[in-house]
Amino acid sequence: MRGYYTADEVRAAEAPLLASLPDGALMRRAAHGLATVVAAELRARTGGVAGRTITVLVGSGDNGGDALWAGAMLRKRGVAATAVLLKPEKTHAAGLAAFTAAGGRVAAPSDDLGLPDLVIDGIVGISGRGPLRPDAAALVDRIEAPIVSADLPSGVDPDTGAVDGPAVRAAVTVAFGALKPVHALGAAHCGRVELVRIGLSLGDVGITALDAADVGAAWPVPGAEDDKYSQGVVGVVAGSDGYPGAGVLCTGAAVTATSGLVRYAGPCTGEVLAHAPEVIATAELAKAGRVQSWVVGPGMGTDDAARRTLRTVLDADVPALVDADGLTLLAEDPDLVRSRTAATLLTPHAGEFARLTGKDPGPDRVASVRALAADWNAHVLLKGRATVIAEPGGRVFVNEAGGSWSATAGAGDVLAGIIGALMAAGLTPDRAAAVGARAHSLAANLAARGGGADLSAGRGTAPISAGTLLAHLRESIRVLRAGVSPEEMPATS
Ligand SMILES: NC(=O)C1=CN([C@@H]2O[C@H](COP(=O)(O)OP(=O)(O)OC[C@H]3O[C@@H](n4cnc5c(N)ncnc54)[C@H](O)[C@@H]3O)[C@@H](O)[C@H]2O)[C@@H](O)CC1
Ligand SMILES: [K+]
Repeated sequence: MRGYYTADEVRAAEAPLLASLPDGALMRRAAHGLATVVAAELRARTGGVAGRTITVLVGSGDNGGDALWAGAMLRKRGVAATAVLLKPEKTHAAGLAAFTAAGGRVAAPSDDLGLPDLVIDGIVGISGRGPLRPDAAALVDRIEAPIVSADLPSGVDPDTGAVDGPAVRAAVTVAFGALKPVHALGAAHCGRVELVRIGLSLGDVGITALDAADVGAAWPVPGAEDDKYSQGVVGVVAGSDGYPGAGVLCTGAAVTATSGLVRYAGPCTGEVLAHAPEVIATAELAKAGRVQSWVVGPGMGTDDAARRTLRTVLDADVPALVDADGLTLLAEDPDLVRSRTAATLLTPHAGEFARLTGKDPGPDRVASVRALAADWNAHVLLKGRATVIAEPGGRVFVNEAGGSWSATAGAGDVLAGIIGALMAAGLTPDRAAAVGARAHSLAANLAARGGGADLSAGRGTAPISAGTLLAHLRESIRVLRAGVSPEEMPATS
């Protein structure tokens, strides 16, 4: 499990170390980690370190200090380094002294910067707020070389990952001491993220991500004493005459995600059974039989019959996942959820979130999801490249997909089926959502690569459909159960 610590939490963890260590020691630890990553990156990209050139972008805070110290360390390895000072009068004095003493050159933003092999972004770190200011934005705009960001890509909000104007797009980000929310929520600007430990003792954390090993260990598989009922039965209410595919994809995902039994209630029994003959299907909800969780909503429509069906499903005292059309109906009647005693999981995308709450998730997606979960007393999964999941008490999981391949029609129906099956198996809705989201995003990445558990292989990628995502779900579960680290998975888009 990985924690993501806010700027305030990091500052609190740094305080005792700053008090007990010699002046500048913590910064030099961070800088050493940064220099090590930059050297490895230079070697990987150019075949060596000595004789290569870097430009260091230096802002007015300690982030600039980190970058200057790293520049000084790289000078000692024979790297030609130029520091561009955005605020010369406020530059970190000790860092600048070390940099120039090591033979680093100092330049102004208006100077010709040539064509360095790499650029270090030390413009702002955890105290940065808002987009890059115009002088920094103009400088970054001129850069063509790959950028390694110190701590986080400047211009991206550390705590929310929000980008509200010019910001650095890094190839690599070297996080100091702890991952911050930006590293998951602003992943597209971070590139590959490397964590350098500097000895912080970190406390409880509000935002976590599950690693492959956590997901693999949580995945329900049949035990020695199990039968098809004891593993949890999931019921799916999805699809309509106009949208039979939602029923097919949702039940198909539930069938694939766990062993045991899937029931289907709705008008698409023929289509569902043609794709998954192991499903017990009925056109009448009243005849569906007992389940341990319900999935309701994908492609079901929003007419009066759908409204009655939703009400009947939510009347049942078992955990329920509400998605898609079900959410549109709920927007008019939140009490259907608030009055439940069993747990409810809502799985909106941004547009559905706005329907439920009257406003977009906005830049602080974690706060918005927490607020909806608390207000409706429900678990909430907000879809996106970084999927954010909250339970009513405020605990948050985030799943950074490592790409955007699952932005395809029907992928949400598959996600709902996976998570519903995990809920039937007894996982709490937020944990089922986090576990399911990880398997879903990995299946999408595998599908884009055409399969193959060797995720590091330099294979090409191709667009996928929800059907191919579903076809790779079993392989994804296998990879996760083998404990393969998702960090080994290269970004796929
Ligand atoms: N405190 C410590 O001992 C350590 C701090 N470390 C580094 O220090 C960083 C935090 O340093 P600071 O708190 O000094 O602040 P930062 O370096 O994050 O930046 C703050 C400065 O940037 C300016 N600024 C804010 N937003 C801006 C924007 N959008 N565009 C341009 N300038 C902007 C502010 O006016 C302020 O002067 C961490 O991210 C990390 O890189 C590391 O060296 C580890 C140890
Ligand atoms: K930075």
